[in-house]
Formats: sequence, structure tokens, C-alpha cells
Amino acid sequence: MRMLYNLTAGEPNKLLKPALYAALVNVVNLLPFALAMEAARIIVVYFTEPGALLDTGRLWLVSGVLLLTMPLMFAAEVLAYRAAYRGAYLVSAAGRIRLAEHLRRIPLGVLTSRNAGELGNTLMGDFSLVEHSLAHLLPQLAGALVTPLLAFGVLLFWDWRMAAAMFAALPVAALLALASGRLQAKLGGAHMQAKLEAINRLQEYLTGIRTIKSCNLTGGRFCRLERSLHRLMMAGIQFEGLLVPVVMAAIACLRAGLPLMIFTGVHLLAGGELTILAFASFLLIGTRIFDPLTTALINYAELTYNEQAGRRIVGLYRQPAMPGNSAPPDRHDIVLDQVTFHYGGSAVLTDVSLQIPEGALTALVGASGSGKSTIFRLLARFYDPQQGRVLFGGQDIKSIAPEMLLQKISMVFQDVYLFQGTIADNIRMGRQGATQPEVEQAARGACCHDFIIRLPQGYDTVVGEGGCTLSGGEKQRISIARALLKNAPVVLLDEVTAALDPENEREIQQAVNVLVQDRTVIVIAHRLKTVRFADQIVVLGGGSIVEQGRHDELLARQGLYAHLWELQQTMQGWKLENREAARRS
Ligand SMILES: Nc1ncnc2c1ncn2[C@@H]1O[C@H](COP(=O)(O)OP(=O)(O)OP(=O)(O)O)[C@@H](O)[C@H]1O
Repeated sequence: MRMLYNLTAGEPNKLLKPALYAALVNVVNLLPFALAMEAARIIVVYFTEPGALLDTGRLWLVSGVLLLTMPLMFAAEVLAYRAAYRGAYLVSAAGRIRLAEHLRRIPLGVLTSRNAGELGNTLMGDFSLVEHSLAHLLPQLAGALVTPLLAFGVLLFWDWRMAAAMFAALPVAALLALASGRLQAKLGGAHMQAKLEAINRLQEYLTGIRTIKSCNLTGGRFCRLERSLHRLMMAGIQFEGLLVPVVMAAIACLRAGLPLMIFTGVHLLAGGELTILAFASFLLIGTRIFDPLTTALINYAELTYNEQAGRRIVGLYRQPAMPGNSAPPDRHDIVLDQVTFHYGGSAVLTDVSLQIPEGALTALVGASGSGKSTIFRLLARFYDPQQGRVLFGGQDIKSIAPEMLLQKISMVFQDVYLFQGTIADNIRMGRQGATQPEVEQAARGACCHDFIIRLPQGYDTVVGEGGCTLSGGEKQRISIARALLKNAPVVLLDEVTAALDPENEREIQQAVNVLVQDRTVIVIAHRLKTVRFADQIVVLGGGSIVEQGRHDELLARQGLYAHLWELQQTMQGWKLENREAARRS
């Protein structure tokens, strides 16, 4: 039952209709066979019973009915085909959307613990295997079992000795099939693992191709990919090589029923315990009955492999979504109340308490790895803290629906991802349904209108994968335009001007100034001079808040902030001196 549940990606009820139709097809397909048997009986009677006449009237009737069964078989096949395909495509299409939706609602940590290639494979590859099982394998299996079961019932009634001989080897074949299922699960798991690793290596190779080329790593990196592809090949060979003999042995066992039945038939015939007609009928049935059973055996082996794909899908469905379904309040102050958080290892934040007033600019500073981005992730509820609370407008954010919370927050990161589509579409991601003038107004505010209209297709220029490439500064301004269009009351800003040329920096600073007006702003500052005028500066270190206050207060305290400030001032001087020295030499 669990296998069926997994194979249908948690929707076994969707299998009912296709399986019923498949069984119907198999029953209808028995009709010509039964009619042929009746024709054979009429002819045998004519030849074996002295003085018997050839019943041509009945033979005509049998032929007529046989003709009529053809459209019936056709109709049954079409119905079964449609039921199977529709059911399968509906399950996979709706399932993919449902899973993608669900992924949005589960903690980011669950997703980042898996590779993007692995998730992509589940959404596409695993659903394809489920689709194939639903459209072909399961209906075929259901149908393939109906015919022999029916036949066994009829034959048992007719002559139990012949029926028993015909199916004598079935239990051994069934045991071998179960063993092949186990083997399939084990080897199939290893094969799937090798496949996922190859997908991940391929993705790594393609994503990092620029770095690989620039570092001249082509040889080394290609080896990694080549090794994983080789492992995949070996896993495939092992999988097929070990499994095929077991499946073939099960099929051979099954087919051994035919000679067994013939021996029994000859023995009974010689003893006068079986008529020629019965023997001929058993022979006829015997040559046909093992084909569906062979199909069932092969399908079972394949289904065991596909079940793992279904199990991965069901496993993701079962990941609990983040709790909370109430709307966020209208207040926009934020509080971290004794927050402790870790990603699975040691704590990144320990007992951190922080008040972020509404409408104020709060800057987070500290050494690399001190937990600045982690605080962002907690505020946006990508993760929930293990201890303590994050309060948004006085309300615990665990009770707020994640997507409703995100409506209140705009985020601008250093790494901007542009989706495949036009520039207008990319800005409109801030607010779906925004009009073209609204998009342009946001672009003007973010100082990107001028460069956009200089592009060949203006706002309709395609960017992202395969599209036009924008510079880092241009991408950042697009992401600020998105945030402006979203018009959220809280802005999380990862210092976006780092590593930009002065012209870009000036434009972005201008755009940021528009974005942060009258909003609650939390900014991660890498260069302290950019947040000199913040309402409060929070200095992080060793997983907790080391200092907190305004720029001047912190400088006067002569603590970590003053030290960092001093360091950054010296760094600038050092660079200039060295350039000067380089010029002189
Ligand atoms: N997804 C993750 N899984 C495990 N550990 C993580 C994860 N993200 C961050 N960390 C670890 O948590 C610590 C804090 O990381 P975080 O990104 O919050 O620091 P940061 O102050 O923003 O650093 P930077 O200034 O370099 O961006 C680091 O030691 C980092 O290695």
C-alpha cells in the first residue's frame, strides 16, 4: 500500500479510474479468445464425434460476434488510454505546482541542505517517473493481473490438475520477483544517487565555468565531472547487470508452467482422464496466459525503481511548512528578544536582544561571519530562531504568514538575480500588475531609467539567462527599482555600493536615499563611512552584540567600532600610499 502511495506521489485515488479501465480492456480482450475457443470446439466436435454435423450456423454466429468485438475493444482501449494519460499528466502537473508552492513555505534551511540540482531533479525527473508509472506501468500491471486471475478461476473449475500444473511455478516466480524488487530498490538507490551527483557536478561545472576558465582549472574540474559521469555509468551497468538475471530467472520460472502443463496433459490424455478438446483448449490458453504475467513481472521491477522517485516527492511534501497564518500588524518596529540561532552546528547568534525602532535607520556592522546576514534571514523569516522571539510590530513573527510578512519587507542584496524576461518584467517582480508608468517611475527613482531607454528594446529588452547582460551596478539599480515598486514599509539593505566605481556608487547612493525615506531600514554596512549618520549602529562579534549606539558615541567609547573605523581609515591611506609608491617605481 505504501508503495502505491509513493508511486502516485501521495494520490493513490487517482489510480482507480485508469486501473479499472485497464482491467476492463483486458476482460474485453478475452472475448475474441473465448470466441476462437468456441469455433475450435465446434470443429473438434465435427471431427471427433461420429455422425456429428459441422454446425456452420453457429460458426457464422461466432464470426459475427467476433467482428462486433473489434469496435468494442477499440472503444475500451481508447477509454483506458485517455484515463491513464489524463490521470498521469494531471497528477504530475498539479503535483509539480503543489510542490513548488510547498517549497516556498518550508524553512530555507531545509532547501539549502539539498542541492538545487537535487530539487530540480525531484520536480522534473521524479515527477516524470511517477507520470510514467501512472500512465503505463500501474494500469498495465493491474490489467496484466486480471487476465491470468480470471483464467485461473475458469481453468481450476474445468480441470484443477491442469490448472495447478500451469501455475505450479508461479510461487517461485513471485518470490524471485520480490527478490528482484529488493535488489532493484538497493541498486536503484545507488544508481539514483550517482545520477544526482552527476547532475550536481554538471550544474557546478556549468555555473562555475567562468571561474573555471579564469583560474585555468578546466582539467581538474572536468575530472570531477568526468569521475561522477563514470560512476553513473558503473552504477547503471551494475544495476542492469545484476538485476536482469534475477528478472529473467523469474520469467523463466513462470514459463516453466507451460511444459509442466503439457506433461500433465499428455499423462491425463493417455489415461483417458482428459478429452482432446480440453487438452487443446489448455494448450491455447497456456501459450497466451504467460505474456501478461511476464509484463507484470517486468513492470513490478521498474515500479520498485520508480517508487524511490515517489518517495522523494512525498518526503518533500511531508516537510512541515512554517507555521503562522495571521496578517502582520500595521506597526513596523522590530524586536529581537533573546534570540539564539544556529544552522545545525554551533550557535551563530547567542541570546541576542535588539530593538529596531519604526522609521529609523539601523546599521549592522561587524567582522565577516559575525551574523549580520543571519539577522536579515531571521527578520525575513527565512528561518525561525531555535530560542527567543522576533517581534514584528509587537507580534511574534512565528504567528505571521511568511508570504504576508514578506509583503511588508523589501530586500536589496549585493547579488542581484535577474530572471529570464524583459527589464520591465524584472522590475515588476516588486509588484505584479504594476502599470508601465509605475514601472518607469520606480526606475527613475532608482536612477536606471536613463540606461534602460538607451538599450535597443528599452524596457522590453530581454535580460537573464541567454538575454542581454547588465553590469553589477545596473543590476543593483534594477533591484532597487523592484524594491521601490514594492513600496514596503521595512527595507533590508545589504550595503549595495561595495565594490562599485564612483559613478555607479553615486547613482546607487541616490537611489538608496529615495528607497529608505520614511521607512524602517536595517542596513548591513561593510564600509563604516556609509552609515555614519545611522540612528543606531549595532556592532556584532562572537555571536552577540558587542556595542550599540550612534557613530560619535561609539567612537568615543574606543571599543571594537572605533577599532574597525580606525582600521578602515588606515586601509584607505595604505592603498593610496602604495599606488603612489608603484607610480614612483
Ligand atoms: N546556510 C548556512 N549554513 C550553515 N552555516 C551558515 C549558513 N549561512 C551562514 N552560515 C555561517 O554562519 C555564520 C554567520 O554567517 P553570516 O552570513 O550571517 O555572517 P555575516 O556577518 O553576514 O558575514 P559577511 O559579512 O561575510 O557576509 C558564518 O560562520 C557562516 O559560515
